[in-house]
Amino acid sequence: MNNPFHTCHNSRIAGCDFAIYPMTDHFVDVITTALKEVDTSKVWVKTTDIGTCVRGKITHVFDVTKALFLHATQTGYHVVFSGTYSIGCPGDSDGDVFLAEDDRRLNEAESNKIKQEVAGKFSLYPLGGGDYMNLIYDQIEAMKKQNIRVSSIHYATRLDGDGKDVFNGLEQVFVNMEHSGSSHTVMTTTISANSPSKKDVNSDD
Ligand SMILES: Cc1ncc(C[n+]2csc(CCO)c2C)c(N)n1
Repeated sequence: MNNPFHTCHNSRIAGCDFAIYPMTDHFVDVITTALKEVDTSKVWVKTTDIGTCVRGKITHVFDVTKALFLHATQTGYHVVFSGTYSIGCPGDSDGDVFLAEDDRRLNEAESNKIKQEVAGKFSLYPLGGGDYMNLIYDQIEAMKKQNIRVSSIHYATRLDGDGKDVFNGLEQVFVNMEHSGSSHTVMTTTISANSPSKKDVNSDD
């Protein structure tokens, strides 16, 4: 156990492939500043021209993605986060070594300072087989216990509320799926902040 090269993993590697889209001519600055200011040292990270992939423990994957988006929202620009979270994808190991990190979240204190209304949606895809619709319904019910507004839309569930609470809800769903024994879970989400549009562009309110 004293061998520094011995790693004991009792969690599975999770990941998120995402992009942040700032609706401004200054988009490069908004993205690069967020990536610079958020502490990503407990996750494997790779940024390309189309997005960023982070991998590691669930807690750090959510800590980092939440912090990056919330950081970008504080520019005041209309920014959108679009991401795919995945856990249990068979046969891929990039970033495994990051599972040895402890659970202390490096960006939680900064994220907690940010109050930002967001509108988003999520879709859950339990890929491990079995009773997938009930797994999804259970997690929509779990989401309703968070401090956010949850409503039905086609192919997804809409989420309105404070950004921290929305990300915490998504993380809770992901953890619940792990505890339910789902062997492979995928969750997609789109989250928007500072949009000049009305909530529902087809309604009169
Ligand atoms: C989180 C996140 N990572 C990467 C990109 C892709 N991207 C678009 S502009 C830019 C900066 C200049 O290269 C990069 C890396 C993104 N949109 N969001």
